Amino acid sequence: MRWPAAAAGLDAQARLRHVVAGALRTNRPVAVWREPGAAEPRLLVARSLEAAYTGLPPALDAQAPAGFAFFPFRDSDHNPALFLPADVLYDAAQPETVAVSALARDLVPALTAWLAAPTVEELSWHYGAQPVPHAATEAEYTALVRTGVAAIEEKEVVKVVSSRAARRPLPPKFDSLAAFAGLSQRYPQAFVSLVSVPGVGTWLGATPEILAEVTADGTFRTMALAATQPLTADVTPRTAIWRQKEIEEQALVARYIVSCFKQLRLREYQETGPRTVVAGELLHLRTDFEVNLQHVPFPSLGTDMLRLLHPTSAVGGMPKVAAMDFLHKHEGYDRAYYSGFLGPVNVAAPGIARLYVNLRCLQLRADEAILYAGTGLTVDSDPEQEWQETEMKLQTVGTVVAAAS
Ligand SMILES: C=C(O[C@H]1C=CC=C(C(=O)O)[C@@H]1O)C(=O)O
Repeated sequence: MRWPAAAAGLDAQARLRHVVAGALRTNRPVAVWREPGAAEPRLLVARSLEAAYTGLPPALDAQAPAGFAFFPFRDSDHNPALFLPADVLYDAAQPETVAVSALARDLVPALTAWLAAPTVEELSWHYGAQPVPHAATEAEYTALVRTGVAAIEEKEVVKVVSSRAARRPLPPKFDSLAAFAGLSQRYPQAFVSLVSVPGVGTWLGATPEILAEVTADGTFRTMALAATQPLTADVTPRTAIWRQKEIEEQALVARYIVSCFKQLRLREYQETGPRTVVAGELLHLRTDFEVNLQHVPFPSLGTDMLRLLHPTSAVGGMPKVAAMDFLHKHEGYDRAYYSGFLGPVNVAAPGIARLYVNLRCLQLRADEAILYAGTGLTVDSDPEQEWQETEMKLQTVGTVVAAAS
């Protein structure tokens, strides 16, 4: 449908804000995202929380429903795995129209009235029903790292990715959509997202990590991203030097992806790297994997890989089950949607899916933000350095709440 004449004075951003305001006001789930390299964000509204599909990871094929996946690190009643149907879609690159799905036709009269109504300043974001997670002190986090290193020494796990939450007060008059725009501008190569779901909460992030992508030309992509150092004036991707620990840490993630291909008996994949890449103010090591879906007899490769990959050893560890058990026992807080995955499926067009690992993110509460970061541990990990690394990672989204700290 076209925007009514009454909205003629509103630019693309103001229109996006107005649709978000309407969705929040009527207690509907919304997702706003900006894809790497794209100039403009898109917005999806689901007609209701009850209409969201829950449970199994989404199918990455052209016939599957269009929507936005929002999956936790670990499924639970508190943190449902959600697939928000694409009932109302708005693309700021095409600000003249709003698309409404056949299943949401009933919404058209109220939506038409809302689009013509005056804009409102206040947005009533959805807040999580769960208590604020425990924020580890430096002493607690370094103790967790020591426990992780001991578990590696005792061969309980080969690698484990420990993490923590940190609380930051929100600056006065904090505006989540302005923060989203700020992250989009600061990190043009990140997948920037703002997701708000009744009872579940509001999450903002700028992640560098693709979990599973299927493109219009029939290519499947994933990546092994791990190892971290700061990007400085002296250290750039060309000159970065990596220690043995970091090379091994990243190689384990790459090996894990290869083992997933092997489980599916797929041999025709292209592997590029590892190379040093920039993610905001950080450098990582990355290996890219690509499969030409037209050349392999695996029509459901994207779906199968997604189910095998999550959670990857870049956020859980290896072996997967032992690492997840370790985290459940020792991490001491609920990661919720941090290190889960999120992204659009069949929204830009049928057959196009882009799912990202939910890293460099924060959860918004009424007057504070909960930030999350983790670090891959190996036998050589130094607890103090791992704490410092989480501090650096917290900075990525920490910049949007920095005014109050
Ligand atoms: C777990 C996180 O990052 C992962 C991705 C890249 C590098 C990582 C690392 O160096 O430990 C982590 O595996 C996080 O940002 O919270």
